[in-house]
Amino acid sequence: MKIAILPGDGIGPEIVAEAVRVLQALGEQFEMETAPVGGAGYEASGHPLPDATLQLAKDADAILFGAVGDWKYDTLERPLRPEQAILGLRKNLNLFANFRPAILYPELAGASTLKPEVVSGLDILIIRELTGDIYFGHPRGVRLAPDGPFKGEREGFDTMRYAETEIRRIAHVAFQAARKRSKRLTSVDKANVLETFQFWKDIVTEVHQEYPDVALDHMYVDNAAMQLVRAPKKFDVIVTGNMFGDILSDAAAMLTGSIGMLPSASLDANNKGLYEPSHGSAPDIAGKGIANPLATILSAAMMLRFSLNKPEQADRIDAAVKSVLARGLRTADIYEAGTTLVGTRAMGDAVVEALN
Ligand SMILES: NC(=O)c1ccc[n+]([C@@H]2O[C@H](COP(=O)([O-])OP(=O)(O)OC[C@H]3O[C@@H](n4cnc5c(N)ncnc54)[C@H](O)[C@@H]3O)[C@@H](O)[C@H]2O)c1
Ligand SMILES: CC(C)[C@H](C(=O)O)[C@@H](O)C(=O)O
Ligand SMILES: [Mg+2]
Repeated sequence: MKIAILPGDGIGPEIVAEAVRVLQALGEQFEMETAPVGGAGYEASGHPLPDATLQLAKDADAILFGAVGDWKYDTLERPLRPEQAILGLRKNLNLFANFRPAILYPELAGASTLKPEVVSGLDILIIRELTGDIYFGHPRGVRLAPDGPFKGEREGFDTMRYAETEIRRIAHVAFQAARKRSKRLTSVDKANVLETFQFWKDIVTEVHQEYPDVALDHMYVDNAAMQLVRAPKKFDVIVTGNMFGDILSDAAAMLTGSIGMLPSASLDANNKGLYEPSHGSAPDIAGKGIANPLATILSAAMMLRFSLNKPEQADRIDAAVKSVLARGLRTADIYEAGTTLVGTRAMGDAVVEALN
């Protein structure tokens, strides 16, 4: 089985190194090949997603991705910016279904900025559509306004759009995921204002007819953001579009104690996937050896479960993460008085040691 390893920028190489060590410690014969991506891809070959990196990702059974981006690339023209690498991988590989599970490990109840009673026992799943919406819509750009009160002035614009097929397929993924859990699905939209999301709501409602055993409700995204911090445990599975899912999943990350705890899987229709932490390259802490590698390690566990058909190995990693947290080991982002502060490498070592 071949795994493409794409560490990327900032803390990417530090956290991916720990996930790779955990995978290597499982005793399986994985073939792993590493390639540059993001700013590292740009430095190596002038493009954030070099052809060879894309080819490796296509040929592999699964992809483990770190993070891309650095402020120093923010002045490059958009097609050359590091973020285009992850967007390009998602689009090229048709990874339309993004799973972001927000689970609070009991040991981290005090690490969340929310009261323990609000978050304890939290186990929700955000399913984010990943290859459509305003992220990929055309036309887009900066132009002279053709009409309206600001006619002739420069204006920036993007296009929000969803095709029926795109909504239907993510709705099916979400209903099927809800069916395996508590059979409750919340579709998050902005149907009160946006045509795209009235259409989204209508199609999700139609698809619901095929899943009468799942209870569906609809919620506006502003309310959903509020409910996520007011009473997050009322949710079970959330399905939403690309941009709302980006924002809501970062908010949900803090329910788990830290964005360094939120893994993700981005899947195509055949469960081929790219696995990455939900956070970014964290340039503010890069190179210091203090980043939390657990979201990446937990993403590797999702890879074993969803793409490599090794659920028992995924369980071993999940159990090892639980046990290091139970031992009181914490990186800086989840540190509390009375626990033991460790760096990225020591956290990775502890997970490797705890595998059994
Ligand atoms: N999928 C991706 O590759 C991805 C995702 C998000 C952002 N980005 C990029 O990352 C760069 C930085 O973006 P940002 O600062 O808005 O978001 P970020 O997620 O990189 O960082 C936000 C905050 O969370 C902290 N943080 C993130 N991950 C952490 C970890 N594992 N352990 C401890 N602390 C952690 C950072 O130190 C920072 O204070 C930008 O270039 C952005 O475009 C990339
Ligand atoms: C880096 C960026 C393109 C990306 C996104 O917006 O999807 C990130 O924020 C994420 O959540 O994976
Ligand atoms: Mg994001």
